[in-house]
Amino acid sequence: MSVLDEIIDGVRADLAERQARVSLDELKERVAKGPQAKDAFAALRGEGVKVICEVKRSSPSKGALAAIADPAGLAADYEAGGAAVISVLTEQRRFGGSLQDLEAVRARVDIPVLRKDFVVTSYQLWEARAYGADLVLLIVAALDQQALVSLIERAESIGLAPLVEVHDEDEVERAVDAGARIIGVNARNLRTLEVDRSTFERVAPEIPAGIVTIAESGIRGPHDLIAYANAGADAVLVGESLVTGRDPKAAVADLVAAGAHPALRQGRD
Ligand SMILES: O=P(O)(O)OC[C@@H](O)[C@@H](O)c1c[nH]c2ccccc12
Repeated sequence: MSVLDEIIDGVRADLAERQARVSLDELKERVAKGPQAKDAFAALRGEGVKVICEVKRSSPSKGALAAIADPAGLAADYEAGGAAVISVLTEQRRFGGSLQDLEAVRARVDIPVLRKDFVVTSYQLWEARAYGADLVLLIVAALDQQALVSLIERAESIGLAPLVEVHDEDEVERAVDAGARIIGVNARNLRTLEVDRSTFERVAPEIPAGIVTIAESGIRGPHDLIAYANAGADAVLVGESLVTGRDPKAAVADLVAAGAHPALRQGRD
């Protein structure tokens, strides 16, 4: 069994417990009473390379990364540094996250928030909205095509922007066929957990113009952002280097400054 399969087994077990506690109707009621989702497309488009900053305590490959006692405080630092979107890991077993982290971050920042988890059913989309997410991650490798299509449609119908994650050219084709308008290329292979930064330059050319293209994983600093931008990234998604660094706000500001450099505009649409 691959790491991805193992993670998803755990996600399904935790999901069953939550479903037994909170009905879908309760979630829907909460969504109806809550505010409208923020415009993720607007946040990710426009001048410069956008920076998506992640709240992540641990990972399957590295184990514990950072305690993050105050996820909302970290998110506020990211926002102050110029982040376009905050990504919040809500998977518990391997990443140490929760829906409470999502809720706390949502309450603190004004920019769009992404629920980063292993979504396999529409119940999780309602949860994402109920706890304040504006975007949701959908991992192509974790879903059959029918499920991918219906989760994209359902997410959009409830105001959530789907960020569809791919690892190779075939998955780009599946994402595009399924109607994805935001595609993230993850340099970390979810089966082997290895990061290969050349994945982006190989896979990104397969993504049609007009689709927001995000480079995910392995960004250590401005140098990696510039390399991804030159290979066509509209945005980058950064976790580990920010949560393990000494000054997340300054680190984000450095990335945003690199992404705003006029030379990067050449060749991007
Ligand atoms: O910590 P990094 O290497 O900066 O990577 C962030 C992000 O790309 C990574 O956390 C991630 C990308 N796709 C995922 C899917 C599930 C869990 C985690 C992820």
